[in-house]
Amino acid sequence: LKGHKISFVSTPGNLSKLPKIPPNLSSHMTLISFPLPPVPNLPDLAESSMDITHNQQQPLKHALDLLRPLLSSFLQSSKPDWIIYDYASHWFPSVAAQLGISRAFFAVFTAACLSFMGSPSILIGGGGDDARSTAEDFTKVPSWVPFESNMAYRLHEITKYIQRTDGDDFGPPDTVRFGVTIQESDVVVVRSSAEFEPDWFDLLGGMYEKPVIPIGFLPPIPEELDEIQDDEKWVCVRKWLDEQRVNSVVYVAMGTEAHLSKEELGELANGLEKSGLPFFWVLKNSPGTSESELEMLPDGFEERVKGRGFLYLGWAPQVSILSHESIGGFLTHCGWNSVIEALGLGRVLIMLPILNDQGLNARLLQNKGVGLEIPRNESDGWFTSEAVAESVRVAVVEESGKALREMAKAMKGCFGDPGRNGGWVDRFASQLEDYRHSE
Ligand SMILES: O=c1ccn([C@@H]2O[C@H](COP(=O)(O)OP(=O)(O)O[C@H]3O[C@H](CO)[C@@H](O)[C@H](O)[C@H]3O)[C@@H](O)[C@H]2O)c(=O)[nH]1
Repeated sequence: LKGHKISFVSTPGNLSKLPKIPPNLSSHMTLISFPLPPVPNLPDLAESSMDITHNQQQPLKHALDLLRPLLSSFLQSSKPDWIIYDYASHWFPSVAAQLGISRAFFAVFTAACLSFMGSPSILIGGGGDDARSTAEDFTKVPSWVPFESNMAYRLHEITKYIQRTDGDDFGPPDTVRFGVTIQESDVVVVRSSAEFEPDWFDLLGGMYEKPVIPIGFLPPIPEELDEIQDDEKWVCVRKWLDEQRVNSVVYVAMGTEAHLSKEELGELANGLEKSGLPFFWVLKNSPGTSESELEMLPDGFEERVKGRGFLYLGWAPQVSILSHESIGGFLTHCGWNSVIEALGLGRVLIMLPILNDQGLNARLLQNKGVGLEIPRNESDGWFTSEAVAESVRVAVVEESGKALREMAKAMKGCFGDPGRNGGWVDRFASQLEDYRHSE
């Protein structure tokens, strides 16, 4: 608590999912709700990327664009010193600039991923010889990376991403939203630390030609976990976890946006079965399909793994599960929140990146030696159940994975330490003072 007054602006459904504001902060923080206007191709009540399919993402951003007049009047009347925003509302910084308000883009991606994406001019559409248009272009390490690196997508990770979808005519593509947001901001704040990615932070500062501020990893707050201690679902999950051996369970979860096909779910299921290890698998209801992931699993699977595999459909208490001593490794899509939560607890990673930044995160983390990627076909992303079983066993139990486990454990200090991460937040707060526009 540094005495700042904060207005947190979002939509009603998203605000309702936030944890309770602790009493000592409640007088400093106000939640401001703006419902999204209806737009074609966006289901009613859809407010976040997890409520919709991959090809409804652009209509969601279009609905956000339509909030511009309301949010502009809100800024005008509240006149904050700083406004902090994500990339989707790329028009926000220029509105704020006209009102003399200082502007920070808060990037929930690694410095390595942002560096790979490129400078604002490349993102907006210039870039000359460096311009990228085909999927293959994204499988090469960019020419502006001056050091030895393998930071590039695999073909299957990028193909879906650059496909045009029906909603694309509603507004600019994400690359333009990113480029404009970065260009029009006074500073860029990155949820990572300069100790973890020193080279990438150096590169990014030069590329953006403006201050790039690491805010640390913002690890989960232990007091928030206490809120669920009596929750009925958690009591049942904890009972099962308590019965397992220490460091033996593979936690399997793919975040909120990544969806596997029925065939991929089947292969993953067979791989977990073949690994012989206990596992806890979080499955989702997929927007746009009538079948849940649980219903898509191979016939008889649930029966065959009964007792050894816990299949959980719905929103799981991920951080509490990862914190349990029975967890031996995390089979993850490499969403940055999941990675931070896992490494903050020293859990080794078994990586199956699907979309967005996930492939780049997997490259970075494999290079750091904190986990291993499940081998896949480069072009269509296919993986076999044998590859799943082998990767899981190496990461969690085999002697050959010992160094990975030790390296992941060592990351606790960097990702999870409250003092160290609090230091990054303190530096961020004082930099906001330094870079604030003078009246
Ligand atoms: O049943 C669930 C499912 C998710 N979570 C939490 O939800 C978050 C999921 O975040 P993440 O692991 O980053 O996955 P996505 O939601 O898929 O993340 C999107 O956003 C990330 C950046 O914020 C990107 O790195 C990803 O690629 C992008 O898909 C984590 O905090 C999880 O603990 C739960 O608690 N329970």
